[in-house]
Amino acid sequence: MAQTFGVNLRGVIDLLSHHLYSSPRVYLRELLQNAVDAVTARRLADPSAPGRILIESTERTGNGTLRITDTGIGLDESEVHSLLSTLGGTSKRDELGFARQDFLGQFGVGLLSCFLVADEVRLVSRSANGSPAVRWVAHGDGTYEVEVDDTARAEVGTTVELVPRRDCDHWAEYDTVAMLAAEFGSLLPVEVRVAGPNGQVLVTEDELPWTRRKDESVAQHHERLAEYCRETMGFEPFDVVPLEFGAVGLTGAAFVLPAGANPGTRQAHRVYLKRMLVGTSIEGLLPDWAYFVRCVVDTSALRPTASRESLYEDETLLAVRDALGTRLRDWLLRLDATEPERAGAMLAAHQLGIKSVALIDDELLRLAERWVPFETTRGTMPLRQFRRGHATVLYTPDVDEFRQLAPVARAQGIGLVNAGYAYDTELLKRLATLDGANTARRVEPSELLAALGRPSAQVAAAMKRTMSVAAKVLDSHDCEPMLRDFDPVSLPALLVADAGGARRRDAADARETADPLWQDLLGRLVDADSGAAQQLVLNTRNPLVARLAGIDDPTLLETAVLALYVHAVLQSHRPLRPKDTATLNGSFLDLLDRAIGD
Ligand SMILES: Nc1ncnc2c1ncn2[C@@H]1O[C@H](COP(=O)(O)OP(=O)(O)OP(=O)(O)O)[C@@H](O)[C@H]1O
Repeated sequence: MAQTFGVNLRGVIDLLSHHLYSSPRVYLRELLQNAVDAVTARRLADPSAPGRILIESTERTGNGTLRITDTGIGLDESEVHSLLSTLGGTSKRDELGFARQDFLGQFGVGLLSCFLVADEVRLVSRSANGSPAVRWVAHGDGTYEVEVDDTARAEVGTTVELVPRRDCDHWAEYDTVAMLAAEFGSLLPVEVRVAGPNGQVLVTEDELPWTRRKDESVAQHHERLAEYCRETMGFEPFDVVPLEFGAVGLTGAAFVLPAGANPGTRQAHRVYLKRMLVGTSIEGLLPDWAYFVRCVVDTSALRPTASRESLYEDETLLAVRDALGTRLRDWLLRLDATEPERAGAMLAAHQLGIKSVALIDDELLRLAERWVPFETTRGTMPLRQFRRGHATVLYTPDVDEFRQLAPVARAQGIGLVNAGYAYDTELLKRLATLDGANTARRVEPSELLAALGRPSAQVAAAMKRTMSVAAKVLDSHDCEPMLRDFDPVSLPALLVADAGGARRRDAADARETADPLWQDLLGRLVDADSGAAQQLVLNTRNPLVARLAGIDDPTLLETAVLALYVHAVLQSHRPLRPKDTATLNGSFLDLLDRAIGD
């Protein structure tokens, strides 16, 4: 025989309070939602039916209860059983189980949230279908009583009364109730009032705050939106973008953050669904790249999750996200066409997001090229400007490598771009795909070496002994010395490691600590390539290097070469290996010792 599941209400309430809703405060939202839906349902049959909701706090009722009264469709006795007293029972789905568009609710669990703050929930209702009025009293232990009492209520509509739990009195007091009602319900399409010790307050507004008024100019509308942003979102917007997408019944506004937005911060949008607040920190409404934009929107098409505290990730949300992204992109392009200076400032401030989307959007790639500043050997400038002086953009894909090579490149008149930050290299590659392979190319350090002058035969001869000592002491660092004559004069030595060399060095490092099996494998990798992993390029133009030739004391010469080597390692910003640190300590203390003398 088929059996029916029993439901342990206490367990379900526990589940709701600890795992579904983030706070008991949602109880008021659920009550408001039911009242609005009841009014909507009644008006579907009778458009002239009254639409009023009154919330009375404990100060007003005087008997310790919170009361909410609506002029909605009401319930008869059988509906009280099948809808109110059945978990998952709802009148807001169609025969096929789909949520009906007109209503806020859909899951048939919302009323249970009252038990987050109440021990007992009482309801008195008169249905619009002419049935006699009913009373319903439900307890937190899962029991309820129903009684038909035609004298209980004369008007069509429903009154719900909560008897707060002992520790939950404050949830039913005026200050809290008025605050929650305004937060969740200020934009609801039905008049909502809250009654407290000093009379009633209307919490609903006539119009959506972001809708353009008939008598308002575009500029005035923008100023009012900026004012809304200051008050509600708490920042001065760089710009405001009105939003309207009829297809998904969405209206609202996007506010562009001023400079300084952190790409890592979560998106936090203010979202209303059918004019009821879902939340103020809703994520996922915009594409990731638009992290510098905050929105306020009201929509009828998106679906809430069961807690109503976030949006359900479905096809519609994807479409909305796409549409909003396109809107922002078009706004950016228009800003560039009409107010280029402002567009430049905006793109420089939020470059990370723009760069990420420029990788897949050619028009935004052009914007990024024109406005996003890059660090170059000719100063900080957008790529477009740099390209005017350089047919091919030479770049380093690594910030440290740029720092190391830039002074040398600059001195040789070679233009170099630092493409070491997020998306830079991909962006340059994309430019090369669009504008031709010669547009941008990664520069190899060895390439730069080729541009450096060779010392005269005389200087080379004078440095011969120095070079052989250097070759000996640097060998254990997998480094070979080299003489070049280059600017800047102030730079004594440059450490150059090519990609292959760096790989070999890493493998050599790993071999020292690896187990025997790996040691063998890594050894083969290390030996596969000939030559040292790095080169210490000594600058014969530098006076200190020139004086190395005159050092007679062989130990001092060795220490001086090692000191130049670790100095170059430090300059390259490469992490120090244990061997480098030991060399740094040894050479520093030795030189200090000699400097202080006996
Ligand atoms: N004030 C009211 N007036 C008339 N009917 C009501 C009222 N409150 C609740 N109901 C009925 O009780 C049913 C269950 O309400 P409940 O709040 O638990 O779920 P819901 O509103 O249907 O969905 P959700 O869980 O999404 O809120 C509703 O579908 C509605 O038919």
